[in-house]
Amino acid sequence: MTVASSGQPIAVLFLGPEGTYSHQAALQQFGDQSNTKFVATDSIPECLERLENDCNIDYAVVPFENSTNGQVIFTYDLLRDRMVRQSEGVNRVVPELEVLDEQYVSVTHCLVASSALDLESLSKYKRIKIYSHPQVWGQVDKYLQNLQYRCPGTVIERLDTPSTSDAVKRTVQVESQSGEILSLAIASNTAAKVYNAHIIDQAINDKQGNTTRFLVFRKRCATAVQLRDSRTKVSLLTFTIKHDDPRSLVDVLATFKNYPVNICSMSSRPLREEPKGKKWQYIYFLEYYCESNEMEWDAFYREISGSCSLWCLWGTFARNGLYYS
Ligand SMILES: O=C(O)C(=O)C[C@]1(C(=O)O)C=C[C@@H](O)C=C1
Repeated sequence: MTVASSGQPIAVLFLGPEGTYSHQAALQQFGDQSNTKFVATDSIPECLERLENDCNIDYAVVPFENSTNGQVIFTYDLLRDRMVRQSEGVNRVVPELEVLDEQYVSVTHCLVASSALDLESLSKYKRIKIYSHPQVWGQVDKYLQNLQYRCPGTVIERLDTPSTSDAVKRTVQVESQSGEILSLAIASNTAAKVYNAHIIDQAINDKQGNTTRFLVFRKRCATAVQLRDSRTKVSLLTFTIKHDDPRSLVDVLATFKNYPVNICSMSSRPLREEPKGKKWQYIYFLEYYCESNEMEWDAFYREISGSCSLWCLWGTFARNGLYYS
């Protein structure tokens, strides 16, 4: 049994309700451990806020990126906001939360209805409301275009919900379906089962092998993270540059060239330090790994400190074997 430092069983937050892909990620990460309490939240921000503020919570599992649709911007922006908020007067921000692991969940979306329906009958409706999490639209765009093509006289609307499972919940609870308007959801078959809903089409994602990557957070503490067995240890670093120095971004990246470190991903989000900040300034997200035993980490981070305006190391964690599948 895994117990928290308080001696209590561990409590793990995920974007609920039950049946979301985040729930699957949390089960994949902690499910084989008895006495783990899985706690559903209403939103991704709530996962990190409660982890920071509720001493009864030990971990939070949040989506980070999808192989078809890219960044889960909600999570990226939560990291950005935390780095900026905790930065007062320092160059290196040590965040209150840290990443200790990653998980990969195979995401196979289904078209779900509250009752058994024939796909061919959809064209008879005047309006079809499709509910899902905003991150899903970019994973099923071609499918929905094709559906519209097959239902030329139907207005097909996309409606955002806090999660895919919540979309199914709304669809089954929605005002009684009139003859002209139909409500559907896009979610996993697990979510459909949870709400006794009907799958009317499956594997509707545009790309087979569609996968979402999740990060596992805990409160930063003195105890070292226990890394799963893996040769590759990945670090996640966020930074801002000295915006008025035209060489600044290159200077940061040059540090990586001087050490045996491989950058495996780089992306950015608007810095959005309104109202005092300028437009068109960015926070960068870098992931990198080092397989050398000769790495001089102190010197490396000293150089990073010198070239970045602000930076934050969110954690170093073992590459999950599912990354390669
Ligand atoms: O809505 C869910 O089921 C979630 O767990 C969220 C989420 C995401 O934000 O990326 C997770 C995986 C899928 O890519 C779609 C939605």
